[in-house]
Amino acid sequence: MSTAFRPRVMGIVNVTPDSFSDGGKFLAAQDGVEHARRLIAQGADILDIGGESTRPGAAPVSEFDEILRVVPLIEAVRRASDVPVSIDTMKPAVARAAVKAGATMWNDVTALRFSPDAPEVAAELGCEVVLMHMLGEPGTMQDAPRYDDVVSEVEAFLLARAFTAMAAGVAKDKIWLDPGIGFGKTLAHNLALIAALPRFVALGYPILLGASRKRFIAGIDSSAHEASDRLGGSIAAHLAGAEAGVAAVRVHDVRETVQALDVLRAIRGAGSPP
Ligand SMILES: Nc1nc2ncc(COP(=O)(O)OP(=O)(O)O)nc2c(=O)[nH]1
Repeated sequence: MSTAFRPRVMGIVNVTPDSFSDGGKFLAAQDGVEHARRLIAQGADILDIGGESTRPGAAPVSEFDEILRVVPLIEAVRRASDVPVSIDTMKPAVARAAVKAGATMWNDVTALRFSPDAPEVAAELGCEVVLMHMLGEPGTMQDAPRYDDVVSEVEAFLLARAFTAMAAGVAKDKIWLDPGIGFGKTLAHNLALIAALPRFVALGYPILLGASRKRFIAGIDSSAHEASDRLGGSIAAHLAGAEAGVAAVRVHDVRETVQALDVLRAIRGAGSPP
C-alpha cells in the first residue's frame, strides 16, 4: 500500500463544562481519561487537552482551576499511553504546568498574545507551539469580522507571530501555524482560508487545521443546527486540508476522520506505480 502523505489526527479532549460541541461530557478526570483512551484506540496521533472553552461567551477560568482540570488528565494519559499531548491554553502558567505533567505541545489560540511573557515562556519550555489566528478576543470576534484580504492578513499575522516567537528564543522547527477557522471569520472568510491552505503550507511551517463541527458548516447545510450534525462537513474540510498538505487536523470525531484520511491516502497512492 502506498505510503502517500497523511496528516496526523489530533483528537480533542475538552475538560470544560461549556465547550461548544462537547462541553461537560468529560469534566471529571476519569471521564476525560476514558475519552482519551477511546480517541487513542480510534487512531488519534496527538491528544489536544483543553480546560477552558474558547467559544464566544464562554465563562473565563482561573489559572488555578484550569490547571486543576488539565494536569490530572495529562498525568493519567501519560501513564496510560505514549501518544503525545498538546495543551490547549492561552495562559503561560497553565502551559508550564501541562508541560511539567508531560505535554509536548502548547496550542495557543492567541498565538502567544494573552500575556507579554508568553513568547519567553514558550522558549523556556522548549515545546512545540501552535500559533493560531484569532481576530480580536473570543467574546467579540464574531460580532462583525471584516478583512480587506483575509488570506493575506491571516498569513501576515501568523508570520509576524512566528517571528516574535523566534525572537524570544523559540526554535523555528517547534513552530506550527493555524488559520483559526471560526475565530473571527464569516463563512466566506473560512472557505477562503481553507481554499488557500496550499499557500499556508508553502510558508514552510507545519499547518494545523481545526474545522471540526464548526459553525461555518451550518452556513452551507442549514439543517446542521447542532455541532453533532456537522460530521460530513468536518470531514470534507479536513480532506481538503490533507490534499493541501496540512501536517495535522484537530477533530472531535477521530475514528471517522482517520478512515476518511486513510481512504484518501489509498486513492492517491493507487495512482502511483505499484
Ligand atoms: N489550534 C487550534 N485550537 C483550537 N482550540 C479550540 C477550538 C474550538 O473548538 P473546541 O475545542 O471544540 O471548542 P471550545 O473552544 O468551545 O472548547 N478550535 C481550535 C482550532 O481551530 N485550532
